[in-house]
Amino acid sequence: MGYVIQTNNLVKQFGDEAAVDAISMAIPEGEVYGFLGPNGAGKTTTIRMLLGLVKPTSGSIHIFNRNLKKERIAILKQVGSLVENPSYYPHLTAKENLEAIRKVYRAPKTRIGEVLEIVRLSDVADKKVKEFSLGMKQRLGIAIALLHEPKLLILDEPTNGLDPSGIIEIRNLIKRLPSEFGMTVLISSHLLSEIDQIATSVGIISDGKIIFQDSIDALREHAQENIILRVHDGIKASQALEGWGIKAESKDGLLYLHEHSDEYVAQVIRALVEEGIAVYRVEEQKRSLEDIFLQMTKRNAI
Ligand SMILES: Nc1ncnc2c1ncn2[C@@H]1O[C@H](COP(=O)(O)OP(=O)(O)OP(=O)(O)O)[C@@H](O)[C@H]1O
Repeated sequence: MGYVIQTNNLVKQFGDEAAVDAISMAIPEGEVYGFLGPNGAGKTTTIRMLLGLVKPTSGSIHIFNRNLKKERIAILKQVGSLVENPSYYPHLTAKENLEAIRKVYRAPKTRIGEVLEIVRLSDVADKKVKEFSLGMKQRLGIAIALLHEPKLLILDEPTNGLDPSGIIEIRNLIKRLPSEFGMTVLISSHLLSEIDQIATSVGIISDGKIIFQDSIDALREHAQENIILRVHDGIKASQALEGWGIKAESKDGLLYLHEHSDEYVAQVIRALVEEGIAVYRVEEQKRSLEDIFLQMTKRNAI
């Protein structure tokens, strides 16, 4: 599988502080990559480096397997972005705003209708932008980013400040882009719930470092349940189980099992009964993705 974005030990230092601290990202083609991290983690700085707006202190960036430092203009011709609240001509219509920018890009006139259709703004194409809701303005921003038919779209917190229906519209729009247009999308957010519903792969950044990078399914696997046994004497139980080749951690009178298949749990209980250790309760504890994210992004948690 090819990677659309690859960074190698990318660093951005502001004075003594490393806002981005040696991150190596790998974003596979055709994915929606959720770039997740708490406020101040370094998402915007990373994105600005990817777009050639900020010069890295060290490290390298390859986009479409080409070095951004050497081929910046050629690469950025194929990248669309929405990084901060875009500015429009409020007294002009959506179509007129698009037309102004289309001329700069030298995109064909027919592209305006196409991008309005993609972001579902065709019905309000002739409405003045000052009458648009924030969600409509964000979609217009995405339409502008799509004018030159980029292969990669980079969006920095595009749902910030939107109401729930605005968020759903943006979410549905982004999800369609890879399958319908073969695009790769990088979207940043500080909300796991947001990324969970849009992304197919995830990079989690905390204090300028990537602390997790894999598919969303791999992240979900971390959310599997733990099996917890309440037993008479946790430490004794844990030692007794060792003799049966079973590893179980004992904490506060509870036993934590590392596997959770039915057969495994049955085997553990059988062993405990044989050892004469009373089992009071068997519980399932599910860690939510949110718990995992919070735990991962707590300073020095990993
Ligand atoms: N131009 C700058 N000069 C000095 N420090 C900066 C500059 N830009 C960003 N920083 C610092 O770098 C760190 C990372 O900021 P960044 O904006 O990249 O984080 P973020 O993850 O995008 O957060 P947010 O979601 O709040 O924008 C922060 O501590 C910020 O204060």
